[in-house]
Amino acid sequence: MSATPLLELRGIDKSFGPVQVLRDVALAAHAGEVTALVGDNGAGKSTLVKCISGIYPADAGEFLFDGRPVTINSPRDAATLGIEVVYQDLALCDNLDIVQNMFLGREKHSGLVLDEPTMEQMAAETLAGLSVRTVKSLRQHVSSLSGGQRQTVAIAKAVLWNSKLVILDEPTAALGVAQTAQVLELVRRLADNGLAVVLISHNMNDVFAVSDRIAALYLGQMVAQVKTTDITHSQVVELITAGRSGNLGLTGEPVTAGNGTGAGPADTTPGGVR
Ligand SMILES: Nc1ncnc2c1ncn2[C@@H]1O[C@H](COP(=O)(O)OP(=O)(O)OP(=O)(O)O)[C@@H](O)[C@H]1O
Repeated sequence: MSATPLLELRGIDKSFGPVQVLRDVALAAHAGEVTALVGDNGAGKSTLVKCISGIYPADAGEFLFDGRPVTINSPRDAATLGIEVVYQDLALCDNLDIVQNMFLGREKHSGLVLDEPTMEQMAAETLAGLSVRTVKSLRQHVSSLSGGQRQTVAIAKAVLWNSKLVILDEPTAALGVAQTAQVLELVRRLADNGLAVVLISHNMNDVFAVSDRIAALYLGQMVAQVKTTDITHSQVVELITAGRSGNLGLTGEPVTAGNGTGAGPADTTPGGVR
């Protein structure tokens, strides 16, 4: 893991009218790591992801990518940087096959016609690169796939575009035990292949199974970002439900760009939060 986060946010504010949803939020996502973004319903996780992906402009704050300040004003800006989001509803088209879904809106052409062989090859290489063997034919309609296979296709679609940071919104929410395990393996593989992964999850088993760091949002404030090995299930639950964890030595003060120690603004170790 490099010391400089691939993506670093500092001081992000976002309001909708009079309602402030994000307040001075810091977050760091490192290449080769899975960062779990946790928080209760309404804590601001989706809003933060929409700011990162250019859907909502942040009202204030800084974005650094590979250590350089960047502006993300649109989904195109995010895509250009290599940021892809896989949403919970997947946005796959049932009546199209796997290749068509993976290239939807970004089809390859050969002259005036679609370059099917190239798209098929790229899709196959991407799935092979992720060691995905559960899909029988790239030409089967997505409607015939299981929930886990659909999630796999959606994730493969996100990594097809030279992405560097993949954000996964509750990828196992609708899955059974075996399929959850498969998808978590895939999430781990993304990070092992060098991507930075941000995983939104309400499922503590998933979070502890796959993440390297845990970032906890509470009422729009980042109350901790800690190594997964430095925190317990119950401490994470305390952070999610109360915004603090006495046992962890966290006082409930939010993680901001100003209060990190040594390793970086949002890279807070237990006790490192003021
Ligand atoms: N477009 C919007 N206009 C006004 N308020 C919004 C809008 N989007 C989100 N909010 C409010 O912002 C707060 C944070 O919502 P957000 O969806 O980001 O939370 P979340 O952590 O993703 O929750 P969940 O886990 O339920 O998806 C909520 O109080 C929500 O009502």
